[in-house]
Parts: sequence; C-alpha cells; structure tokens
Amino acid sequence: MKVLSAEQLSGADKETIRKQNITSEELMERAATLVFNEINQRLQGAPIPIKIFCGIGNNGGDGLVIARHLIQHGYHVTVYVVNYSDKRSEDFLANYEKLKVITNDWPHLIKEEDHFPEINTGDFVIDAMFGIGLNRPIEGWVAKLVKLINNSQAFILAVDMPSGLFSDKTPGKKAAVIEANYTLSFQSPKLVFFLPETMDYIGDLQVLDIGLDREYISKLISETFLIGKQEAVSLYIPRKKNSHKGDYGKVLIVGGSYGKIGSVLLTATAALKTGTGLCSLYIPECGYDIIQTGLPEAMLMTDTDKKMLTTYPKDFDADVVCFGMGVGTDEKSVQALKELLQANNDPVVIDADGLNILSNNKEFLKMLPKNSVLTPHPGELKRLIGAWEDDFQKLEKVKKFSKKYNVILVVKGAHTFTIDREYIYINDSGNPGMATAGSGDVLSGIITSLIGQGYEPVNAAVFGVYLHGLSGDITAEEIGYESLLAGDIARNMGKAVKALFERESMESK
Ligand SMILES: NC(=O)C1=CN([C@@H]2O[C@H](COP(=O)(O)OP(=O)(O)OC[C@H]3O[C@@H](n4cnc5c(N)ncnc54)[C@H](O)[C@@H]3O)[C@@H](O)[C@H]2O)[C@@H](O)CC1
Ligand SMILES: [K+]
Repeated sequence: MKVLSAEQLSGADKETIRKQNITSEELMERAATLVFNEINQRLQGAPIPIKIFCGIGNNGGDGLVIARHLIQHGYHVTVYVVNYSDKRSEDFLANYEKLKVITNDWPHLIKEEDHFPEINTGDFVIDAMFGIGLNRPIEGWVAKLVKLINNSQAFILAVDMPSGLFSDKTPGKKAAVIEANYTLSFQSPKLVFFLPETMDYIGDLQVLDIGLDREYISKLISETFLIGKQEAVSLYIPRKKNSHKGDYGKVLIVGGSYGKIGSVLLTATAALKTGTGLCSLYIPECGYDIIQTGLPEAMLMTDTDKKMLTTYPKDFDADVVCFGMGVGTDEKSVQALKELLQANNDPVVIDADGLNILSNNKEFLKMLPKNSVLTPHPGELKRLIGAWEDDFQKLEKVKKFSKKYNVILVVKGAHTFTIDREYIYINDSGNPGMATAGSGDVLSGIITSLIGQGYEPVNAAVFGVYLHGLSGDITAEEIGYESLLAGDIARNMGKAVKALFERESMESK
C-alpha cells in the first residue's frame, strides 16, 4: 500500500471531487460516516458518554458529521468546539448548521481553560481537533486541553491522525500530542504512524478506504510503501515441480566466536527453514560439534583458529554469503571480512559485528558489492551513519548512505524499514515478543536464503522481513510474547509461508 504525503492526499481529494462530481462536503460526509460506522459497530448502542472534541477546520468538520450520526442513533454525545481561531472552514460551518437542526444540545465552545469539561475514565473521547492540516505545534490552552485528555484515562479515538502530529515532521519530545488508543485514518496511512518517535501516539491503526479516485492514486508516484500480507504475497516466487536442491541456492554463513556459536546456528537454521537448498557454514573450530549436532542438514568448514574467525574461504563457490553474527571485532576477524569483500562481487548480507567492523573500517564500505543487504539495529545504525536529530533526518541519512554505497539497509525496529536508495518499505508484521536475543540472526538467515533462491536483494529484504514478522506473530499466537525464542521464529517459517496463502489470514493483516 502506498504511504501518501499530505500534498498527495489533498490532490487526490480534489481530483475525486472533480471526477465523481461531488462537493467537498459530500466527501467529508462519506469519510466521517465510515468512522461513525466503525464506532457504531463496536459500541453497538452502548450508553457510554461520548465526548467529541472538534477543531474548526475539516478535521473538526469530520467530528461534527460523526456527532450528528451518533446523536441520530441515540448515543449519549457531547460536542465541544475547540475554538482556537475564528477561521472556520466552509465544510465545518455547513455541518455545524446541520447539527443544530437535529439537536437542541448545541456544541459547547471552548475558548479558554475555564471552559474545559471534566473527562472521566469511562468516557469515549473522539479527537477531531487537527488532522493533516496542522502546520505548527499546538500551543497555549489547546495544548493544556490535549494534556487533560491524555491524562483522563478515557478511551481516545483519533480521526485521521492524533491531533498534534504532523505528516512530515516529528513534533518534538515536549509537544502536545493526543495519545490515541485507536486511530481511524483516511485512505492512506501516514509515515509518522510507523516511526519510533511517533508510533506510540497512534494506538491501533485502521485505514478507511474513503473512495478517493483509484486511477489518480495508482498513478501517484510514491517512494514509501507499507508492506502487509497482500504486498508480501506478490513477492513470493513459487517452487517449480521440476527442480533440485541446486535451484534453491548455495548459501555460505560466516560467523561465530567462542561463546557465540549459537548465533550462526540460528542463522543457518533460519536459512534452511526458509528453503535454502545447500547451507554451508564457515566458523571457528570450537563450533564444530555444536553445529554438526544442532543442525545435521548443514555443511561445515572451520577456521584454523579455535575461537575466532581469522580468514575467509576464498575458493568456496557460494551463491550468496552472509557475514557477521557472533564474530566479534578482533583485528583478525576484521581481516576475514576484508578477504570476503575482496573475493565477492555478488551481493552479500552483513549483520551484527560485521556491521560494527564496517563502522570501524569505513574504507570497507566502498568494497561492498552492489545491492548488498545491511541489517542494523538502532545502535549499529548509529555507528554506521552517525547520530540523527529525529526520525525524519535519520531516514534522509539512511537514503543518502544507501545511494552512496549502492546498498540496501534493513533498519530494524518495531516497524522495520527497508531502504533501497530513495524507496522506503515499512513492514507491518511482527510483535514485541520478537525483541529477543537472536531474532536478528534469524532475520539474516531468512534474507540470505531468499537471495540464494533467486529473489532480487531488495525483494529478499522486504519479503524476508515480512515473513520473519509473520512467523513471530504465529509463534506469539501459540505461546505468547514472553517465551518466544528466536529459534521458534526460524522453526515456524514453514507455517509463515503457508499462512501467506490462507484465506482468513489474508484478511487479518
Ligand atoms: N481526503 C481528505 O484529505 C479528506 C480530509 N478530511 C479531513 O480534513 C482534514 C484536514 O483538514 P484541514 O486542512 O482543514 O486542516 P485541519 O482540520 O487538520 O486543521 C485545521 C486548520 O487549523 C490551522 N492550524 C494549523 N495548525 C494550527 C495550530 N497549531 N493552531 C491553530 N491553528 C492551526 C490550519 O490553518 C488548518 O487549516 C483531514 O485530516 C481530514 O480529517 C475529510 O473531511 C475527508 C476527506
Ligand atoms: K484528529
């Protein structure tokens, strides 16, 4: 799904109004009615107090439409107009008049702190103060109102986006932003919904298709995509009946050191479980028995050093090489990575200490084969590209790095971002149970495996990240977050691939 900017959305808005020959008020009616339907479906007429806070722009207009439908369906509604300015939008005014026709309970005007209502724990608050039109931070008494709502413990539903969030920049740590429990957003998710600094404001997210012109949207050039099940399925390459193990990649995993052999074991298990035909490992000698016992399907070569990697098997012919998990950053192991980069022209996957070695030896970056995949967590990313001021600046820095070195970065987080030059792919699978040791080793194994099976490196990264999250979701469903182990993610890869094609799970994400 395309993640559109505020400009693109308002363009689509205008084109829809023109092509469908409707007014902007009718479009507002359509969008806000969808929000009402969602609320009605969930509340089923429950007599809980609903407090709707409307701004004076079109987000506020949505709030008024929602209020009208709720009142007409017998809900207990109180409407507040957060009157921070007198410049009410036309569609706000039209709906203000319509509301007056159906109720004697006129909206309460809030113009200062003294007008604030009481908000209680059991209230259902609808935040329709600001949407994509916010262009400066919320200040003064409106900021105080936002804090009052946040502190109330009431359930908060945000319309389009939580008030206080911008679509193209982060609001800053001290800014007044609604902390929603649920966000119902129109037509397209916004980039800020997925950034580490701002994702917590969103709560659960649902995107409503408000029927903006499909043709116009399909022609819009977007550089940012949300990857859900549908997008993931489209990347899958089916296996041919007439095939043999050589068709599914000869993978080489290089890593491990004394005390960290488990990492390569996880990577190799994940690679084989993702469908790799032939999996070989190159590890320090101390890991020999561990790997042979733990993963009899894998083949093994050992370094002459007992405890760490010192060299790279230059003559070994692999389709794809993965380097870094559990390696450490000893000078001798730096040499191993250097040899690997000198010997390889095909894309490689670099993770963990492999990334730290790159950060400590920036001259290696130019040696990375084109379209190699780097999989940093936030700490490793900082060492690689330097510190950033906010998440938007981070994205710009990563794009620049990706372009400069011709590599793909998998920036790991609650929503993992795969960045290929100017393109951003935001992953929508996964859960907090996956924040566990070895989860990243498994991800590297999955991506490496897919590259070996013939996926383009960027597709391997995007699809691999999705499958990794999906396997984590399936595992968490079975055993909960707390006891989820990285090895479980690897072992459940088969279920994840199967789930891609199951009807009911197609609908769930
Ligand atoms: N396709 C769409 O884009 C649709 C948009 N609709 C709604 O329209 C919203 C956008 O409406 P608007 O553009 O009127 O903007 P908003 O309602 O988000 O903001 C209201 C106005 O407040 C002013 N403002 C901005 N920052 C302020 C601040 N810090 N303090 C005081 N005033 C400030 C701005 O001039 C802005 O026009 C969307 O978020 C959505 O809820 C819907 O009605 C349906 C269709
Ligand atoms: K809002």
